[in-house]
Amino acid sequence: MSDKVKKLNTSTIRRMKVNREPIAMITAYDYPSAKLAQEAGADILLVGDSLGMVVLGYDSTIPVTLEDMIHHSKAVTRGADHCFVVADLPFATYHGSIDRTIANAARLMQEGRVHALKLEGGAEIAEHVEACVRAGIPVMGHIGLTPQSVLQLGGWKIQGKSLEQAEKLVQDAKALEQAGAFSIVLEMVPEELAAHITEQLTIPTIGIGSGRYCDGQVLVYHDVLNYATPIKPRFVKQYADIGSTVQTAIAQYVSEVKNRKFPGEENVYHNDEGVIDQLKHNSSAGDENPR
Ligand SMILES: Nc1nc(=O)c2c([nH]1)NC[C@@H]1CN(c3ccc(C(=O)N[C@@H](CCC(=O)O)C(=O)O)cc3)CN21
Ligand SMILES: CC(C)C(=O)C(=O)O
Ligand SMILES: [Mg+2]
Repeated sequence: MSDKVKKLNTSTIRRMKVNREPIAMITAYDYPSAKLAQEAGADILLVGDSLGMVVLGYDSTIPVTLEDMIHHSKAVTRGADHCFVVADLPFATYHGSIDRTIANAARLMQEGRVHALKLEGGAEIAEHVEACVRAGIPVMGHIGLTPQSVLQLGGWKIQGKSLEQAEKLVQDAKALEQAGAFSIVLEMVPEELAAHITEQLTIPTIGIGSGRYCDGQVLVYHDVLNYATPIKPRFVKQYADIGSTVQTAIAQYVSEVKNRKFPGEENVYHNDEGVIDQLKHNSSAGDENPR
């Protein structure tokens, strides 16, 4: 199925905005999630640092390391050979020298084998975005609610409600476009402001909790499936209830083990007739002739 679909690149992703074709992005964190999301027709897979929360059990994305991102990116790119894969550069890995940013970015690209990186922040990180782009690394921007700054933002709150904040977000979006980003995630931005930013840019916006008028949408895999996710923001739509499916199935397995219903005849392997009789005979013969 997927060999008919041409693999996207930064040019074809930009063209989707021009053609008004919505971009469907979803996170993936491992081989099965990547494989299923690719086969389901997702345009872009994001190895999000949200993996810290939905896979590793941290209470924010801040503890996630570059090694964590590399480890999961490797699994995703093995599972999805055909999707365009973007990975988050994690907390504080692109805020020192330009050299350090490029060294960290290069590791995630080369070891994780992803096709682009996502960096949180606006004008203040534009020179780091520009340096990555100069090095041949496609960059996706991310503004609005930037979870790596949750301790400064004072919580996971909507961003850009006031005129002052809205003006700053427009300037940040333009700075990222100017720096060479090929698209920008808008997270938790009011729908009206997200629509305005989308109109102001030539690169596509991909929204999460930012309303209907972005050029694309992104959601967290575990949120879409209701798969043991610790939080349920209002912007999430659950398209399945995998968590309860998984729990019910495992409870049935446990119960069948306890009741000796599993394994059944269909799950077991047998010796050929006579083998075990011979084995018993031989071992009892051994007992009669101790050394
Ligand atoms: N499972 C999961 N889904 C996500 O979308 C997600 C993560 N984890 N981890 C990283 C960030 C953090 N995000 C979050 C986390 C919480 C809210 C939240 O609690 N929102 C509330 C209050 C909004 C408000 O009133 O300001 C909501 O109901 O939307 C939003 C985004 C989005 N990202
Ligand atoms: C929610 C998306 C945009 C993200 O950054 C993540 O999953 O880490
Ligand atoms: Mg992220």
